[in-house]
Parts: sequence; C-alpha cells; structure tokens
Amino acid sequence: MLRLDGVSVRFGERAVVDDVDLEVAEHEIVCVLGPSGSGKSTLLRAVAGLQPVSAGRVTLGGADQAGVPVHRRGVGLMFQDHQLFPHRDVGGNVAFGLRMRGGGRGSHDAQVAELLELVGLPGAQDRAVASLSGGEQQRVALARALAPSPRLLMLDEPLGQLDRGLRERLVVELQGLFTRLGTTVLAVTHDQGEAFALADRVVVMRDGRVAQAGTPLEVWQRPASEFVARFLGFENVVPAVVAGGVAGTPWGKVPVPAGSPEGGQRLLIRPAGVVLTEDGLRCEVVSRTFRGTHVALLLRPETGPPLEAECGLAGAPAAGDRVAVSFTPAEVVVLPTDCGRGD
Ligand SMILES: Nc1ncnc2c1ncn2[C@@H]1O[C@H](COP(=O)(O)OP(=O)(O)OP(=O)(O)O)[C@@H](O)[C@H]1O
Repeated sequence: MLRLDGVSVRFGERAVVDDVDLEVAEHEIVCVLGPSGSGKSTLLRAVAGLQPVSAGRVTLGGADQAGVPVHRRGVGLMFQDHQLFPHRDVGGNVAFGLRMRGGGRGSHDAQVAELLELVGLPGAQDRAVASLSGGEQQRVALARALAPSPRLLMLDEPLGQLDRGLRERLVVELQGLFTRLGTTVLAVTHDQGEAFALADRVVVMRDGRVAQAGTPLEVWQRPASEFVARFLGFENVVPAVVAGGVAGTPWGKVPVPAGSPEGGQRLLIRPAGVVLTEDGLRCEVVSRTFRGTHVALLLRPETGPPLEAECGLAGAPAAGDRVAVSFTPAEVVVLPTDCGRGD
C-alpha cells in the first residue's frame, strides 16, 4: 500500500528525516514511535504531501507520489489539534469529510449517522462542537477522517491531548474499529503504550532514522539497541563481559540466553527477570509502586547501580526491607551496539 525508499527531508543542512525505508501493507496498522524531535511528524507530512521530500521516493498503491498534491493522494489525515470547524455542528463536520470524496453537496444524513454510530457517538449530529468533551471531539475528527474511506489513514498523536484513562480506552476502541473496517493506518505517537496497543508493527525513530522496526512483541522482547531499550523505559542496562552463557556484570554473574554474542557487550535485564530469592545478590528496597497486576521495586544492590525488579502483590517487600535477587536468562538481552550513534 505505502512504500518509502530512502526518503529524506532536509531543513537547510539538517536531515530531519534521514534515508528512511518503510512499508505499510494493506490493512496493516503501523505506529511510528520516537522521542520528541525525532522526525515522526515530518515523516507523516512527507507521506501526505504536506512536506516536499529532499531525496527518495514515496509510492502509494504502486504509484510514485512525486508532484501529487495532498488532496489527490487519497489519504485521510487526523492531526493532534483535530481542527474541527467550530461553527458547524457535529453532523456538518462529518459531512465535510464525505464531500471530500467528491460526493457533492447532496444529503449525507444516512452516512453521517452511520459514521457517528461507528465512533461511538450515535445521534450526535446536531450537537455543537464546543459542547463536546476532548474525547468526543476526537471521535468526531476520526469520523470525519474515515468518511471519505481513505486508502491510508494517517494519525498524528491522535490521542495526544487526552488524559491517560481516556486514551487507554480510546486506543482499544480504535484498534478494534480499524481491524473491523480493515483500515490501513500509519500513526505517529511518542507514547509507547499507545503504539503497542494500536499497532501491528512499530517503527522506532531516532534522529530522523529508523532505530528498529518490528511487531510490538519483537521490539519489546528484543530491543535492537540500548537507545530503544531505554526509550521503552528499561533502566537495567550495564556493561558486561559475556562468555560461556554467563555475563560478568556490576551485579555479579548473570545467565544469558543461549546463542548470545560473547565479549564486551551492553546487557539489559528486564525487571521481570530480577527475581526475589533466598540466596543471591543482596539488596535494600528503596521504593515499591503498585502497578495493578504487580509491584515494581527499586532496589539498591550491595554492588552495582540501582536495579528495577518486579514481584507479585502478595508478600511484596516494603521500602527499607533487605532482600536477595537472582536473574532469569529469558529476561536478559545482550544488546546489539548502536553503531556510530555515540552511545
Ligand atoms: N518547517 C521546519 N523548519 C525547520 N525545522 C523544522 C521544521 N519542521 C520541523 N522541524 C524540526 O525538525 C525536527 C523534527 O520535527 P518533527 O515535528 O518531525 O519531530 P517529532 O518527532 O514529530 O516531534 P514531536 O513528538 O515533538 O512532535 C525538530 O527538530 C523540528 O524543530
């Protein structure tokens, strides 16, 4: 459906998007994820035709998009500040989306009703935009973007301004809706939770380049670099020397998965792999945080930097308690080095 070959966007000397290859298959939901300023929005704008590319090629359905204006690309856009028309009612906003398809100014009542039903706002046609909550406005913007049945729907921080609880609910709804409709989606977000909940595949960007692309599970289980690991919120990353299935680390010996590269490496231990035991590395519990399904612990080991661990709710130690931990190799990742990226 969508293909980017070596796409770069430069502002002056600076490549904000730098030689990016990317494919989105029909019916696929791809989320571009990355820190602020990594070039996500610029990439999306280049695909939409809102931003000229400095090098490379964007093809949609096999057709080169060079010189094709935004309104002829057949893409739907929903941006962070969802830009509803404040003076039109909800129905008028959604009908605008339908007219974008070239259906003329005729009555679109039935389709508007159907679209509002779809986004969970049945019967809202006559409501004023100003009377809607943030989440409701987001749904109207979505109905308007879906109205012309775009071959590719592009979302830029679609839930960016909403509070966390609402975002978590909406993201599940969106995922279900897109899957039901078979919509092809390219979305941009800086929120990994959102990306992981929505996407079939995530693309992590760093300084205009693709740092890793894969399914949420692949990226979560096997971060391709220390940058990706830290971006995902993993803090247990240390230098290590790997030999014979064991890594020598500041926390002592840590078993690594079979087949891990040997020699001087960077090592990630996911918190789930730091297990409370009778006998092992001795630590003091600095803090504990209830996370619903488990307890997150911050530990101060007798050697090495602080360690993040997880344990069950029952019998979780308290701040100040002394515990011992061991490590589970399945949760240990020997990280590929970030070539030339200054880490
Ligand atoms: N029109 C422009 N002229 C010059 N620099 C720009 C322009 N648009 C964006 N940039 C710069 O390009 C870089 C990438 O911006 P972009 O908005 O694509 O990042 P982003 O990853 O979407 O960030 P955020 O998550 O904060 O929206 C930023 O440093 C930004 O300042």
